[in-house]
Amino acid sequence: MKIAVIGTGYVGLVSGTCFAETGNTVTCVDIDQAKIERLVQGEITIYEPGLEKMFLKNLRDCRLKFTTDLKSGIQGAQIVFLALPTPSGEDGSADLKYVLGVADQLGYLLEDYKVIVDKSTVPVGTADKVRAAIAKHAKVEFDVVSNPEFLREGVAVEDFMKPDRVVIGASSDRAKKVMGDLYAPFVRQGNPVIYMDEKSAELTKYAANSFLATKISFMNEIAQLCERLGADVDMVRRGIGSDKRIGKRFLFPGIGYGGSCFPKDVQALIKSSEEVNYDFQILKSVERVNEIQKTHLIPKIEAHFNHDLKGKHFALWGLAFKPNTDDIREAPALYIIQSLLNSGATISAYDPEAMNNVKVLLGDSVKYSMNPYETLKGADALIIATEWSEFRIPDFEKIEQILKNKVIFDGRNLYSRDDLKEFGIEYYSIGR
Ligand SMILES: NC(=O)c1ccc[n+]([C@@H]2O[C@H](COP(=O)([O-])OP(=O)(O)OC[C@H]3O[C@@H](n4cnc5c(N)ncnc54)[C@H](O)[C@@H]3O)[C@@H](O)[C@H]2O)c1
Ligand SMILES: O=c1ccn([C@@H]2O[C@H](COP(=O)(O)OP(=O)(O)O[C@H]3O[C@H](CO)[C@@H](O)[C@H](O)[C@H]3O)[C@@H](O)[C@H]2O)c(=O)[nH]1
Repeated sequence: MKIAVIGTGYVGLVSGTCFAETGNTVTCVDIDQAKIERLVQGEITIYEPGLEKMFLKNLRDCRLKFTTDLKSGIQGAQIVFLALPTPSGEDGSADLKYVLGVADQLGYLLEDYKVIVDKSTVPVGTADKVRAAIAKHAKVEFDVVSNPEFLREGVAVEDFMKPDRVVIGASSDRAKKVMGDLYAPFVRQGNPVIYMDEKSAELTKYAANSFLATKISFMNEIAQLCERLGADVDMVRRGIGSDKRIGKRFLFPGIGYGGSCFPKDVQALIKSSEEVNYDFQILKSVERVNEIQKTHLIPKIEAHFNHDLKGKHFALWGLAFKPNTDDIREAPALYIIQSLLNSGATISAYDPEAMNNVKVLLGDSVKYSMNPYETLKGADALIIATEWSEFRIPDFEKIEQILKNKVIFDGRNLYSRDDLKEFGIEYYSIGR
């Protein structure tokens, strides 16, 4: 099948590459000329395990193409995916200007029947708005379908190739058939395609992200309670996670959820609820708890240093919002950095993939190190903000030798207090 993907960000690039991998011819379109030039040259623009190899293979085999020209990009395509940004607007609602802007252009450009698919995360009712925007100028038949994306950064290729489910919101049988054919290779792997109406599909995406964010904030509150009552959140997590109704996953407390999705999608669902006069109380609390959690380590650090951080120097391990990605959007590490800098402290940071992105954002207000141990020189403490696997079993002897003050503040609960006691390192973590 011939398909077009508009937007070559995270979702566009991963889905375009994976659709090419399953035998389709895919043209990806983006307005960012520099990005398209890099992609055409075979330079991958995001770090995502497993993606580069698949990307290069399909580029070489001409199943994957890139252009800045929307008109030629959609030529001959049966399906046009919109993988465009839907950032938070000023009031927290999802800003649809990118999606509706492209929909408007598509109205002029369509020359034959196509299925236009919202892959972006969009509020309920957007499929109708996209349909209306295209219909204003379209001279041919078309259908609009909602097909939200559930991939996680860091495991995006696996999530895309073996999804738990594919949700398709479509009211036209013709569009359902086209989408069914596209996803047939995924169905053959035994994964369900769930058909529904467009509005339910749109809400399913927000409900999934909001539910997962709720699990995390709930566990972060249990962790707060553990610290006050002397319980161990790891034990509580294992105790409740083995109940199949609760499940083991997404119960890890930490320094709050970040990334490009949970913060904005929780906010957008609260806003959508307000628009229909519904006060989504649980979600408002989920958001409040997360705000507090992002800087939960700071009071511990302040108390340890008698509330005077001026002139203190900190080693920071981890900048990405989670491991296996270079994405720093809403990364909790950024909030920690800002708070420490505001208190007059200095920071040496290390991240295996995200340092270049942080350099662009923060310049040299932070010192960057080539490896984790280099950050420790002259540091008053080590702070851990991302659970990269290389931080999980470090050389504690080396840490003890290099750190000026033998103390670790761990926002991801990577170590056990007893292990660190052996090395004479003081240890603070979350909910333990
Ligand atoms: N990042 C994720 O893990 C993820 C997962 C599931 C769903 N989503 C949703 O998917 C959507 C896209 O997210 P993303 O992270 O891929 O976004 P992104 O910001 O990484 O990329 C969006 C791309 O769209 C391009 N673009 C903007 N306007 C354009 C236009 N008029 N024509 C062509 N290209 C244009 C930008 O240049 C950019 O390359 C969002 O709605 C997001 O919520 C994201
Ligand atoms: O037990 C957990 C699990 C996650 N997190 C944090 O939650 C955030 C989000 O993590 P994750 O969901 O793994 O990453 P994303 O790539 O943002 O993926 C989410 O957002 C995407 C965009 O909508 C969806 O497609 C995915 O299904 C959804 O998991 C990160 O800051 C994690 O550190 C925790 O604190 N504890």
